[in-house]
Amino acid sequence: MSNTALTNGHTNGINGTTQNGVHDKVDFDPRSYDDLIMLTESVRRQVDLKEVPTIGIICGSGLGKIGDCIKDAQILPFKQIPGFPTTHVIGHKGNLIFGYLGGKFVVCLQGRFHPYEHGMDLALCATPVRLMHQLGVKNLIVSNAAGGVNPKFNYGDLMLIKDHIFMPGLCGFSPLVGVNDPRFGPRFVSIHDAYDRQLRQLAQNVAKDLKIVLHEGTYVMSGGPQYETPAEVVFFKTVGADALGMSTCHEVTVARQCGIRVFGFSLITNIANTDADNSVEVTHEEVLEAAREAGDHACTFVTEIISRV
Ligand SMILES: O=P(O)(O)O[C@@H]1C[C@H](O)[C@@H](CO)O1
Ligand code: HPA
Repeated sequence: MSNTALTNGHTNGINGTTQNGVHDKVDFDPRSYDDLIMLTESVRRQVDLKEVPTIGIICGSGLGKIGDCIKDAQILPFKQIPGFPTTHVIGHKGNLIFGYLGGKFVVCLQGRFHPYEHGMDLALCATPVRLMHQLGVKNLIVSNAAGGVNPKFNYGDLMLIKDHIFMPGLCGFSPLVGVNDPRFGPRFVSIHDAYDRQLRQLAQNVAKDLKIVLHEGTYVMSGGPQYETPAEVVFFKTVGADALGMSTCHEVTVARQCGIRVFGFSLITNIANTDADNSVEVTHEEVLEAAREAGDHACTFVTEIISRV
């Protein structure tokens, strides 16, 4: 079957009506388990789930190519998913894709929600992970574009995420804040083993076989959307950062709450500057350009990892 965009009308079941396959604005509560079940049912109705997708993928900025590599793809635009906001960040297409990658049936978020986008809260940003869990995902591959802080990193390198520092989460902006329905998972979650050691080892083996440069390090998520000042870069470097970004940690936190194993990697799209007297401008365009250049590379890497999971 060729790639299919699913454009049929649907009934969303969450206080909304159907109009040309696009849901009206619905009153979705990201902390309501019942709303999540209705959202999941809507997705199930719109796709032909040939198998249980046990592997989930989240594409970072400009890394949508990974989604384009999926075979027999069924493409569900976010606007057809009741409760899903629309992503407005350039480089995030806004599709949920089902199909085959590395010989496995996968579900892929081709575009993600960032806390700095309009009307977001962290629980809403992480709702796709809860949806994936409902659909049967056991292993999640998260990717992002990030600024390199570790002096050994070069533009275009990949960094396997070994651990993270979730700045918004440390300041009380966690997806787990607020009412917690125990059906989502425990109230208090231990994030001591966020990035699965076995999956990291597997990725190292894949990188070696494919002759891909793969560093390992700590990813820091700040709230964005502004990039860091040189002093902030120095601060993050001092506390152990290897790469800086604006996403991922909220998704990983929710994944761990519901018991999903996580593998994460960053594409180094720019080198973060530490010298205010030698200022270097960072732009989203250069981030996207770096991601575009690395698209095939990232796709091969992810495909090979999936085939060995
Ligand atoms: O979705 P990711 O984390 O890959 O996006 C990065 C962080 C910002 O959203 C944007 C900045 O260029 O790219
Ligand atoms: N900082 C934060 N987020 C980013 C960067 C950066 O330098 N590059 C890509 N996303």
